[in-house]
Amino acid sequence: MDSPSSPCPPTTVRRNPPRRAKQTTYAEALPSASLPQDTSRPADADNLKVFLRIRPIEVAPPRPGRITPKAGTRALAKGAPPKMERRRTGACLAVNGPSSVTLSVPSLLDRGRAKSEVYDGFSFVFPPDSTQQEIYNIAVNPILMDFTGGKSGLLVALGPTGSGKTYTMFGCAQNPGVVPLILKQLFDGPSQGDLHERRSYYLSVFEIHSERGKGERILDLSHDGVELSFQHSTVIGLKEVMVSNIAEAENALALAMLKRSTAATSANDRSSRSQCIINIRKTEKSLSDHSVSPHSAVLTIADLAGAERERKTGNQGARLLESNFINNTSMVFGLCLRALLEHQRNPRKSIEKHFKNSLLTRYLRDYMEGKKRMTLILMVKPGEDDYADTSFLLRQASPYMKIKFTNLEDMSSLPNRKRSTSSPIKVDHHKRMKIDVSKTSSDDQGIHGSDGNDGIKASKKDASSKKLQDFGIPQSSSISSKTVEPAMMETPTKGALYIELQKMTRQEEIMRNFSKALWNVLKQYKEKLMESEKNVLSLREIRQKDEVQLLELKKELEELKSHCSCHKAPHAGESCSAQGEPLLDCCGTRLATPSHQVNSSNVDSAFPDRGSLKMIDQVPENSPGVTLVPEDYKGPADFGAERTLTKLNKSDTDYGSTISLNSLCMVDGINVSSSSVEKITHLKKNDGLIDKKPENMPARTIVQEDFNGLADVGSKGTSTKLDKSGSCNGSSSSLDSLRMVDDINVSSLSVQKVTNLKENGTLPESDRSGVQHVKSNDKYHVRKVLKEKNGPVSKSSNVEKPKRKLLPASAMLLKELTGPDMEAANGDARGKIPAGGHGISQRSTSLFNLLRNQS
Ligand SMILES: Nc1ncnc2c1ncn2[C@@H]1O[C@H](COP(=O)(O)OP(=O)(O)OP(=O)(O)O)[C@@H](O)[C@H]1O
Repeated sequence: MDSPSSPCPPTTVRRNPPRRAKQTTYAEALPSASLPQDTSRPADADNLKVFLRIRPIEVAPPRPGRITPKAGTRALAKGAPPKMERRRTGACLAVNGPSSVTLSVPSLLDRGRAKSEVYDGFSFVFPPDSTQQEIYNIAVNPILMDFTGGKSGLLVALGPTGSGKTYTMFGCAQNPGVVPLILKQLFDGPSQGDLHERRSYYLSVFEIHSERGKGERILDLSHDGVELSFQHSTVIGLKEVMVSNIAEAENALALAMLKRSTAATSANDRSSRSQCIINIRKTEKSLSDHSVSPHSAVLTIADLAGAERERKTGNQGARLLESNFINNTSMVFGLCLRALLEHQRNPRKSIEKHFKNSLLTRYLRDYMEGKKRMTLILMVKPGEDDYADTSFLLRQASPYMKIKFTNLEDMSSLPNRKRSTSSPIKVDHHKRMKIDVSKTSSDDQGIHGSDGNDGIKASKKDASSKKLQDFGIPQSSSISSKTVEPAMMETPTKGALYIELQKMTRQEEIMRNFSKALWNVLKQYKEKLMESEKNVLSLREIRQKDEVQLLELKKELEELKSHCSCHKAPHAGESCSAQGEPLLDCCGTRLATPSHQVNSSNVDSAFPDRGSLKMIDQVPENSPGVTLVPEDYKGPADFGAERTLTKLNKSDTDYGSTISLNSLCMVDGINVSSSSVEKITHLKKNDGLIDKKPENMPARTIVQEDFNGLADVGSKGTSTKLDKSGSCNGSSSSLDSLRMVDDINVSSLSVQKVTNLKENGTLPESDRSGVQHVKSNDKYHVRKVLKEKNGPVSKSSNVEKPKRKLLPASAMLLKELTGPDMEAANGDARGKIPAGGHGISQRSTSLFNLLRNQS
């Protein structure tokens, strides 16, 4: 007998058999909204609250047997659990009870073996037909009560995209969400304190998002909010809007929602692209006793962007990059919660490393560490198409409800870095000060952040914020970083410290500006110094050049001085030095050279029969006269104004003694130079000097008898030719070999030349060289004479260039003596001396006689 076959129950795979959900009726589970809040919590009251809300399935043609949300609601009212037939509804998720659901694998994926997973342990499971009010009553109201009691709390909506997070949090006009209901409760709800108490709250809304895969950014969603910065779990510069009634609060909230980043995707036509965080901070002021009750407890509501599957959403480009950011944030958030659980199981496991991976977890760090109460509302879609998302979320979140808040901070006693919950302090309203943090920065802002600039970058205020935090002064996102009322100060000591801090900051600013100014001044000084150094260097160079020039000039001067005869020859008429060095007149003109010496050979030729001669020519006083000195004489012989050095043979006697004519080498510097007039007395054989130098005759010239030309190198130059038989002017004409030639006759000026010329008019080589070396002012005339005799003189000759001529006194005297007659005579006597001694003036004659007498 076959028993009737009973239908085979579907295979259920329980992944968490020990946590099998307890079957409870929704009537038992649903708390009455009218019931007073039960402050006494059950044993697991300190565990993390995890609620699950199942969104209604997409609008679709109703299938047979599908339980509409309305029917479900009725079933709830009757106390029976809703029956969700997966096959008929196309849902993969069934509610087992107030805290349990069953997730079934869609038949399309696994027709053969229908598997199911039971997830229980939720604080409450809201079926698809749950209302917003029910959500508020069951999930939100407890945390709101904590908030009004001075404890901060966090409410987070988690779930895949399109699961109804935003809907749950904000709702719509017909079905306002959790936040509007909270605000309504805060302003319109029954007061827990004084009837005269006026309520005011600060509302701030911001979002964390990422554009095109770039870094996370924080944007203030208030009226004129801008991008914010983040530091030390604190959003810097977040503006709080004080709302005193429900209308203001709703307006501010609506404005924020309008600014929030949303975009249409294939999963949601109004998909949130950012993590939205709303902070409500309570500040109650009692008007009765002018005391301020600073409640810095903050209720934080986070509407996270839902995780997205690329294959499902089909996002591309910017949307895809946003998806990455959203998924990453959701993943980090879940990791932190699991890490917290692990940490609670094994305290050695660190939870630190997970927070830093996203701004959201960094901002919610206190909650992530279990220091503050937190409530999670998981949103899921029950459709078969959403199986993967739902399964993933349930698996991830199933352990969350085991998290315990064992180390909760007593918010009323502990100073909080971000939210101050200190005991009330009395503050005089009339003395209430606005402590403007912006004084430490650059911008100003109104007390409630409603006016002024709020674009303050954290970089400008990091230091101040850090200092404030160090002092325990709140700088959290819930407190405007621009203005803080003293009422917010936890203790008067902190207020004083804050004022002190302000002073220090101001002084620091002043010192910084001063140092900047000083730096600029020093910079300018340095530039000027550099310039001055350059000038000094250039001046030094100029000075060195000047010194070099000065040295050159000195050298030149010394050279000139050394060439100046004034120093060498005290007497203007001195003609030759002992060493044969040329003597110069005061203008540097060489007066005589050894070349002017009469060669002994010439003398020999002139005096073939001379024998020994007597020095008959005593140098008279004041006479330029003839000087006879021994041949080996080497030192200068100063014989007065116009002394002459003459070389004598060794055998010759000293000056004034009889000397041999052979060795006589008579050179009168004065004669051969330009200055003096020298006369050479006519000597006869063995008779010595036969012609005595007349008185006042400055000089004499020895010429050969056959002298037929004169190298007169006077200034005007006169060449005179003496005939063999020609007589010398004023002298005996019967001389055989020598004649006395008076310079005065043959030269127009004082310079007289002794030149040995041969009869044929050519100059012997020796003599010619002597002529060439004649240092004369009248080189021109020497050349001319030579030219007449021998043709043109080559330029390469050793004739020195003429130097400046300064006539010595003797020459001047002679000039004076000769006078214009002589000049005229010289001018005419270019060629030969006319016979009969033309041009000899009476004065010269008398002078000649005078010299002769002296001799
Ligand atoms: N409980 C509900 N009752 C009726 N409609 C709902 C419910 N939950 C969600 N919806 C609708 O579903 C759509 C998507 O909802 P919502 O935008 O809130 O999803 P979400 O989770 O915020 O998505 P995302 O993460 O992409 O922002 C909306 O049109 C919303 O009206």
